Amino acid sequence: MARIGIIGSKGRMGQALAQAVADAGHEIAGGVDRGESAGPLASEADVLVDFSRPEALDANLGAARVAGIPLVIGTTGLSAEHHAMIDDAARAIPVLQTGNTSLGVTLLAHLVREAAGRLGTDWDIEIVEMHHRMKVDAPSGTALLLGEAAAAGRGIELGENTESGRDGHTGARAEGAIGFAALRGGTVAGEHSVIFAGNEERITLAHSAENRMIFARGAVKAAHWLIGRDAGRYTMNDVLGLT
Ligand SMILES: NC(=O)C1=CN([C@@H]2O[C@H](COP(=O)(O)OP(=O)(O)OC[C@H]3O[C@@H](n4cnc5c(N)ncnc54)[C@H](OP(=O)(O)O)[C@@H]3O)[C@@H](O)[C@H]2O)C=CC1
Ligand SMILES: O=C(O)C1=N[C@H](C(=O)O)C[C@H](O)C1
Repeated sequence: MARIGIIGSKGRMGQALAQAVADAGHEIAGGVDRGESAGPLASEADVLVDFSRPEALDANLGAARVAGIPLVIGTTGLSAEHHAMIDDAARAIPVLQTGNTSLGVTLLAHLVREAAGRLGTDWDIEIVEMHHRMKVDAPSGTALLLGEAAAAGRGIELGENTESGRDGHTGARAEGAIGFAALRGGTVAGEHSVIFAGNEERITLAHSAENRMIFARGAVKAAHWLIGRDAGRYTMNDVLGLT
């Protein structure tokens, strides 16, 4: 039994997470939201799970470091500076950051990497995602995770090979680019397709989240797994034994 502290506890994921914590027989150490410090919560918890906003990340990492407990970061929309903060904190505590805590997406990323590695650059890669109308960041963290997997398969840097938000007279697609398109509407929990578009044929690898409990259950699994680990930066691959 683990005491799990929830950052972003009143949000959509915070509420799903509370359900998953109870379902798994763990204890909710408490929750914090906008305007509240995670410091006192960290001293009551064995592990913190963050589904909130990127601007809270620095303080959340600090709270986990002071208490000497692990942190699971599910919040998306992170910048390069946020990733540098995570790398720094991971020298002192165990930190797991992922754009998607589900088993299905973690496995999908492996399939994408494999396909991208085997198909030449005459197979264009496009990543299409759709989410509910309230989502504030684009492309989704999952789309970026899948883009990183495709880039790794091809042995290229995603940042140098991205085409995103096309509008107007964009010119032809750059060879080897990885494209992103984001749709928003309704109550969609999360739809991701990775399309490999070749000459006169296409392969589509896709994942559909039917509700948020798949993310919540994965986050609880990750939180429990992280307790007692050495300091370092971990992924869902480590939790699920997929490395
Ligand atoms: N990795 C994964 O598998 C998944 C990741 N996510 C990501 O999780 C995040 C949250 O998603 P969702 O639950 O839908 O969003 P919500 O907006 O429903 O919830 C976010 C919660 O965080 C709170 N919050 C805002 N700022 C802070 C702060 N500085 N400190 C603490 N809490 C704060 C919000 O409070 P207030 O409303 O007052 O602002 C709200 O209660 C997003 O980045 C989303 O992309 C979502 C699903 C799965
Ligand atoms: O905001 C969401 O809802 C989701 N966010 C994550 C993302 O950005 O990929 C994971 C999931 O798709 C739902």
